[in-house]
Amino acid sequence: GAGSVANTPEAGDVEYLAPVTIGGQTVNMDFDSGSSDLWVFNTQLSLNTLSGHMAYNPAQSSTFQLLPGSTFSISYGDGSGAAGNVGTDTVNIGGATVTGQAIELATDVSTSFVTDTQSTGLIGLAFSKLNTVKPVQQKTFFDNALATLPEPVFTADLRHNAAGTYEFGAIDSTKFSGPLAWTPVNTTSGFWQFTSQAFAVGGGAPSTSVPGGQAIADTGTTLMLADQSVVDGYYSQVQGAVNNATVGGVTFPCSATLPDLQIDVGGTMATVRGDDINFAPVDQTGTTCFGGLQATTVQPQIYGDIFFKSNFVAFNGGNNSLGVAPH
Ligand SMILES: Cc1cc(CN)n(C)n1
Repeated sequence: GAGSVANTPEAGDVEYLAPVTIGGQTVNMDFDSGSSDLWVFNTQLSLNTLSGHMAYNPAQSSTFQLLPGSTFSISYGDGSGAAGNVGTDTVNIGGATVTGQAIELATDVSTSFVTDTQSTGLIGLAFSKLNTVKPVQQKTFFDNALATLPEPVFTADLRHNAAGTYEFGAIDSTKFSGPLAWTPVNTTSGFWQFTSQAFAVGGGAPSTSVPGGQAIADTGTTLMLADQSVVDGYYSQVQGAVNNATVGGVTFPCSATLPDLQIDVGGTMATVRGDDINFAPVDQTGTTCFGGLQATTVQPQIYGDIFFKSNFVAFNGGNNSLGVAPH
């Protein structure tokens, strides 16, 4: 059946956590449509590493089975990473249930995961071809659930500083306004990748020549990382915006009025509210603010939580498409 869970933004909307029940143990996890491993903090880790965290204890689960000889090792775009061994167990997310789901048990995690005590790990929702388990690659929760879901979809409803929803198997049309605009997804990269080759600022004339012109929908990335041409075009309309090497990106006066950004999603222009592009102050006085839109020099562009806060997104694993609508 379908499953629905509330998600909660961590401070500053840095990431969004939601409850996942693994072998009867409920832990909060970071749902990541930009990767394909389900890994958890667990009782193999040292007490120092586990300090402050929830942890999955396979010994307490009557349905856990080790996958002898299986290992995983994953690294993310922000330089963080985890590695360990693998078993299977029953996973229930708000009622959507999968038996025999690969549960990757970290024996090593990078510092940013240790300090992020509210997160017990990640649940990858990109395509299974990116899964890192060896010698036999494993499937994502969504892949395993597809055949049993009422509809082959999951949806992301992420909000600024407020609870939202992750839903599996149904599209709740009360969560967005107007029709969903559907775009085909190119699954070759293993990401939810689509064409994005135009943008406009504050309702101005669109530019239609974004180099590379590809983007991925990534709930596990905090910001929106776009081509330099988009970043330059947008912040040219923001008084006092500067590229601030010290903090590692574009900043502007927190008092600035930020225009909306219109961005192409497979031929339909989606709007990212200007307010959502004011990500966070960089100083104690709240004078200088860090932009939620920043540049990436690599393709594809990465549309993270900044994009999702203005747009409800449906991920259709039945026909490999994305549905987007304002919320
Ligand atoms: C832990 C983590 C996940 C992601 C996005 N896929 N990043 C950039 N970092």
